[in-house]
Amino acid sequence: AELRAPPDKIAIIGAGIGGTSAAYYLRQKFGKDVKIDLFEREEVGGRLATMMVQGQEYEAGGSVIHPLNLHMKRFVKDLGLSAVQASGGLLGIYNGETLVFEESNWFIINVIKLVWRYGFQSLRMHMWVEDVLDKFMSFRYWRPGSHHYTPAWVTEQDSILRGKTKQNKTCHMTRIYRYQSHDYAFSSVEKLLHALGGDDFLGMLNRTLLETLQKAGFSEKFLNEMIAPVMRVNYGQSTDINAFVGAVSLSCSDSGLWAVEGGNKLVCSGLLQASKSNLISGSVMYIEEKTKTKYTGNPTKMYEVVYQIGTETRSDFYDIVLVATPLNRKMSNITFLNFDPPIEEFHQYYQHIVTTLVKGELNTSIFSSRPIDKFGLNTVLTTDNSDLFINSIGIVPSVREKEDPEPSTDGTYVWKIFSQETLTKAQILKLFLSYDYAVKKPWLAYPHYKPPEKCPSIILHDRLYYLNGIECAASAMEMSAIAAHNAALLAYHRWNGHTDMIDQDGLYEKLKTEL
Ligand SMILES: Cc1cc2nc3c(=O)[nH]c(=O)nc-3n(C[C@H](O)[C@H](O)[C@H](O)COP(=O)(O)OP(=O)(O)OC[C@H]3O[C@@H](n4cnc5c(N)ncnc54)[C@H](O)[C@@H]3O)c2cc1C
Ligand SMILES: CC(C)=CCC/C(C)=C/CC/C(C)=C/CSC[C@H](N)C(=O)O
Repeated sequence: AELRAPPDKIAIIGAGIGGTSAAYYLRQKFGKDVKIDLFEREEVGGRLATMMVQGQEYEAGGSVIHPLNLHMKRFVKDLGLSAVQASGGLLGIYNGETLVFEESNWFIINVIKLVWRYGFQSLRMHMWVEDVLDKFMSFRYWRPGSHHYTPAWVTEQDSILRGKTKQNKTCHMTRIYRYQSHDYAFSSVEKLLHALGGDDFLGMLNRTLLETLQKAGFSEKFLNEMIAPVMRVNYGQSTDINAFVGAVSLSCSDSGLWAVEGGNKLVCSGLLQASKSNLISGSVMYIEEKTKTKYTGNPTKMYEVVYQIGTETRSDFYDIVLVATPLNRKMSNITFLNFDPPIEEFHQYYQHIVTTLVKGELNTSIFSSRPIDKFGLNTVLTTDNSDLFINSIGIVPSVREKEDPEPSTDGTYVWKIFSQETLTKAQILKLFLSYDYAVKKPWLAYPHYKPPEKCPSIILHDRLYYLNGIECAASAMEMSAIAAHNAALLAYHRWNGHTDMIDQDGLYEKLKTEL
């Protein structure tokens, strides 16, 4: 198809993983001559950030990446960064009185403990998550060259029996990535999800995880003791979240989670540099559509982006604008002038979560009557009714450590605590026998999930795109990267009038025969 001359200037608002990966993909699509300005009012990285504890950096926001998150994997490779293992250590679940589950070092003991307490529900839960992830991120069970499908339970049993993780399977052909690598774009989050998983996926946005798993026959005990604590640590809510984000959250219990050596935010600064974008350290206040006469002499509709650097107000004109930050008053406070973007809810409520890092000796007697040297757990999750003031507590390695932290000689470790509210000194003193240092960071972390979810539009206006609507399905680094790639493709196709590359039906079948 014939291409129109590329745009002169593109603005991206927000230099988190969404904005910086959008810059990277826009550069790939529109070429080297387009000027890309990236506005950031705080730090490059956004919700990927570190905190210092006694000279070492620790992840304070987005910390773990799933092995099937291929955009993140690709960025790390292209930018010459390294991955480190992110999961490890033994997990316990505390219900306010006792540890209802304690992981053991022995795989077989864990299987016996789980089967004893919950029957085969844990295995069935893994299968359910795998099914969702396979639809989302892979061409399910299809082995190249064989035209042969393997049912989920076979591969699952197979990997359990052989001690393999599912990413060792031979049959992964990526699905969302395949659509995107063939340049297909979607004009709404719903259409994107529908293309991946049909009506099932859309249904998952409208039902709670609780309803979904109850219907699938999971017991109250399993939901309260195993599922709710995972939702609390990951999304600061319980099983009342939508079933899609529930599945994403449960995928954190897969093996092979990883992080970027030196800090996940290095991906953002790397993408910013690789995309040769211009960082403007300012806060965007208004976006207004105006008609401007370009150097060609033609009157052209453009967006004027008005921003503030310190006390100074400046502005510039752009052909295309991408908004890569949640649009609400507390998080971005951007006003649109001369047009009404189709977003009903500008006050979408984001969950308040506090990350606290404490270097100290845990008061293990809160959780267990065992002697302190026999405690052995690295992470404790809590149930909804635990009445404890924390969602979770766990030992964390610094961003430079390649393995789990070495056993400490003095009993002190760096612990990461997630809580709904800022911890008081008295609460920290209850959790720790003694501590050397504590540092905290409050977040508006991710949407407060309340199905049925209606995702905000991606197209806010003619050439104005919004990335963070995808968070209503699930908030994660990879979700922002997927939204960024999609928005870059959408902007490119709409600029060039390639309507056949947008919202195509039947891509699964079409691309299957194209291999
Ligand atoms: C505590 C916590 C733990 C998490 N853990 C994980 C995890 O383990 N794994 C995972 O995958 N995800 C995790 N997440 C979610 C993940 O971090 C986010 O989904 C992701 O980082 C969002 O990236 P983003 O670029 O879309 O938004 P953001 O990172 O929020 O970026 C938006 C940027 O826009 C800037 N901005 C806002 N308004 C303006 C304005 N008016 N002008 C200029 N700049 C503006 C902001 O300063 C910000 O830097 C976690 C999040 C939190 C908070
Ligand atoms: C997008 C898909 C399919 C998978 C991503 C799975 C993933 C890594 C989700 C992360 C969810 C999240 C918001 C976790 C927050 S807490 C993470 C961790 N437990 C910590 O201690 O920081």
